[in-house]
Amino acid sequence: MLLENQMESILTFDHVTKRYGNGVCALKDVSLSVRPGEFISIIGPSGSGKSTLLRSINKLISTTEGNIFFDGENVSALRGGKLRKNRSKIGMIFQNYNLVYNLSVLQNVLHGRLGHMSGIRGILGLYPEADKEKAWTLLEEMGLEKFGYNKAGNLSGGQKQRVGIARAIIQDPKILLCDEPIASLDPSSAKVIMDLLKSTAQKRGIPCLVNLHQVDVAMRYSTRIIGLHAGEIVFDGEPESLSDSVLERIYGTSISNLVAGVSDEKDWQQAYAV
Ligand SMILES: Nc1ncnc2c1ncn2[C@@H]1O[C@H](COP(=O)(O)OP(=O)(O)OP(=O)(O)O)[C@@H](O)[C@H]1O
Repeated sequence: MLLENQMESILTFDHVTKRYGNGVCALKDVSLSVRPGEFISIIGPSGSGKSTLLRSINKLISTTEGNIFFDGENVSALRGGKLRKNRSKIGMIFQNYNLVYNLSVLQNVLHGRLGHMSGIRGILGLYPEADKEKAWTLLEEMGLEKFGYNKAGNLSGGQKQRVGIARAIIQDPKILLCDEPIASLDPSSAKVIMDLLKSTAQKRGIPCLVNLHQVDVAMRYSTRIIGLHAGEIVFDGEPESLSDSVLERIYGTSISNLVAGVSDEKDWQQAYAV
C-alpha cells in the first residue's frame, strides 16, 4: 500500500532535515507524500518551518539530510539546467506577489512562460502567439481581462495576487506552492483568492501546497492539513480530524491562548462575506 502511494505521488519528502548555519533545525525528519489533486494547507506557529519546507521543494533552500523527490527526480541532487527545468514545473505564489510593477499585467503573466523558452527569445520577450492567447484566457478566468495593458503596480492587492495565480498556471506546473497567499489581503479579497486557487488547481488536477496562518481557512479549503511544530510534523490528516487538542499540539499552547478562530459556518460567512 505504501509503495502504491509513493508510486502515484508527485512529491515525496523522505526523512528530510534542514539545519541552518546558525544551528537552528527548521525541519526535523520530515516525511510526506503529495498526490495529484490534493489541496494541502501547512499550518503552524511562526518559525515552525512552513516556508523552509516549501522552499526546499524548488531548492531555494538546500536540505541537510534526507531526500526530496519531485516528478521522478531527486531534487537534492539537481544542479544547473536540470534544476532550472525542474523549477519550471513548479508554480510559486507569494505573499507579496513578486510582480514586476512597471510592466503590464499581461507581461507579468507571460513571465510564467520564461522557463519554457530559449534564453534569447525570453530576453527579447518574443512569446509565441499561443502563449499570448493563453495569457488572455487566464486573465479572463481571473476576471482581469480589462486590466491586461495596465501596469501591474496600479492593481489592488487582491488583483495582484490574481495575476500571480495566472502567472503560475501559465507555466503548466505539476505543483503549486503558495507561501501565505492571503496574508496581505482583507477577508473578502482573501476569499476570492482562495476560491480561485482551489478552483483553478482542482480543475487542472494540480496539487497545491499552501502555507497558512488562518486555521479556519485551512479547514474550509483543504483536502488535507499538515501541522508543523518546531520543524516536526505533528499532524497530517483530514480537516475534520483537527481537534482542539491537535491544535494545541501544533501551536504549543492552550486553545484559550489562541486568537479565536472563526469556528462555525455563520461566523465564517460574516467574516468572509460569502
Ligand atoms: N536563512 C536562515 N538562517 C538561519 N535561520 C533561519 C533562516 N531561515 C529561517 N530560519 C529559522 O528557521 C526556523 C523556521 O523558519 P521558517 O521561516 O521556515 O518558519 P515559518 O513557519 O515559515 O515562519 P513564519 O510563519 O513566521 O513565516 C525559524 O527558527 C527561523 O528563524
